[in-house]
Amino acid sequence: MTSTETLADIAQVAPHPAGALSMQGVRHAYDGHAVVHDVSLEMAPGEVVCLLGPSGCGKTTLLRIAAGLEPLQEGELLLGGERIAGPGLRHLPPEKRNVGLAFQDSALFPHLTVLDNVTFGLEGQPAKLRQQRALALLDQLGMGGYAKSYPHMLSGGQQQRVALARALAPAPQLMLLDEPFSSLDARLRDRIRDDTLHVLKKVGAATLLVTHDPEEAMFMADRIALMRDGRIVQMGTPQELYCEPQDPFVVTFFGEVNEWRGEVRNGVVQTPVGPVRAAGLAEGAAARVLIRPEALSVTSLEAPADHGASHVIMARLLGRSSLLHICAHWPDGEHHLHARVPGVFLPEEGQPVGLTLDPSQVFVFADAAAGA
Ligand SMILES: Nc1ncnc2c1ncn2[C@@H]1O[C@H](COP(=O)(O)OP(=O)(O)OP(=O)(O)O)[C@@H](O)[C@H]1O
Repeated sequence: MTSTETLADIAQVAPHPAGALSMQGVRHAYDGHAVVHDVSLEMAPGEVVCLLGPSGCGKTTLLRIAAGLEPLQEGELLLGGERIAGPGLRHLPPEKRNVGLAFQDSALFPHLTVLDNVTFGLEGQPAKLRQQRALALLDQLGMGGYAKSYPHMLSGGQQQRVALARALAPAPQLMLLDEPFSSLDARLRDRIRDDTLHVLKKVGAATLLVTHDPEEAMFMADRIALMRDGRIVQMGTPQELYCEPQDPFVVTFFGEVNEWRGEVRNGVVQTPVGPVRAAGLAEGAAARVLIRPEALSVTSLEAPADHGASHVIMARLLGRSSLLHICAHWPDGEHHLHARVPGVFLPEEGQPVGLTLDPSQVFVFADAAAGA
C-alpha cells in the first residue's frame, strides 16, 4: 500500500443503492420442528445488525439461511436488491453469493501463510492488488507483521483476526459473523471487537452478527434484532431497545432488574421505592414493574427517616460501580433490592438509606401472568 492509498481505497465495498440484505417471511423447521417463525428484516448498506437472543432462539439458523448453508424453506431473500432465494429459485450455494463468512471456529488453511490465507479468495485479480488488499486488511487488524507466519504460529485471537481479514478480502456485499469473538478471553475480545468494528465501518461492509451477549450487541450494532423462540421480539437501535423496551423480556435480557407485581390505582403502581406511573394501563389492571438497579439513587441517612426506612444489607465494589443490596420495607414485608451506583460507594451494613428513582429506567407492563 503506498502512503496515499488507504484501507478504504483498497478494500472498500462498492456502495450498493439497494438494501444489503432483505429477509421476508422466513420460516424454518428441522425434522418438522419449527425453529424460525415468519422472520423479516431489512439491512441498509454498510449497516451492522446484531441478531441477539438466548441459546436456541434461532439466530444461527437465520445466519446460515442468509449464507446459503441452509436451504431456504419458506420466504424470500434479497441480496443487494437481487432476489437470490425464494419460490421458484434454485438453491444458490454460499460460494455463489457475495457474502463473507467468519464463524467462531473458522479454520484457516494450515499449509498456507497468513498472507496466502487472506489472498485465497481473490483469484482472478492481479497479484499485486491481491497482496495490497490483504496487507491493508491485516495491517488494520494489527496482523501486518505476521504475513509470512503460518496459522499454527498464531494465538487463537490472532487466528480470529486473520479469519476476519480473509472473509473481508473479497469485499463482500454482506459479512456474516457467528459469535466470532466467543472463543477469546475477555480483554482480548474487547480489543478485537473494537478493531473489527472499525474495519467493518472503514470498508463499509454490511454485517449481520450473531451474539448472545447484549453488551457485545450494543457495542457492535447500528441496530439489534432481539430474538426469542424463533421470532424477532424487537428490532431497533441499541438505545431504542434499552430505553424503550416493548416487553419485559427485552428489559430483562439487558440485565437483572428489581421486580414487583401490583395493581394500577389512580394511574400508579405502588412499590417499596414509591409509586410509579402506569401509563397506558387501565385502572385496576394487574401490572409488572421492572426497575433497573441503576435507576435507584441511594443517599445515606443520619438516622432512619421513619420506622420503615430502607437499610444496606451488603455493599460490593464491582469496578466502575458499586452494587448495594438493600432491604426496603413494605406493608407486606421486607424486599431485597439491588442498586448500582457509580464509583466507590460502600456504606456499612445496617446503614439507613434514602432511595429515589430515575423514572427513565423504570418500566411498567401489563402483567401477562396475572389471571393466567
Ligand atoms: N441441524 C439441526 N438439526 C436439528 N435441530 C437443529 C439443528 N440446528 C439447530 N437446531 C435446533 O434449532 C433451534 C435453533 O438453533 P440455532 O442454532 O439457530 O439457535 P441459536 O440461537 O443460534 O443458539 P446458540 O446461541 O446456542 O447457538 C435449537 O432448538 C436447535 O437445537
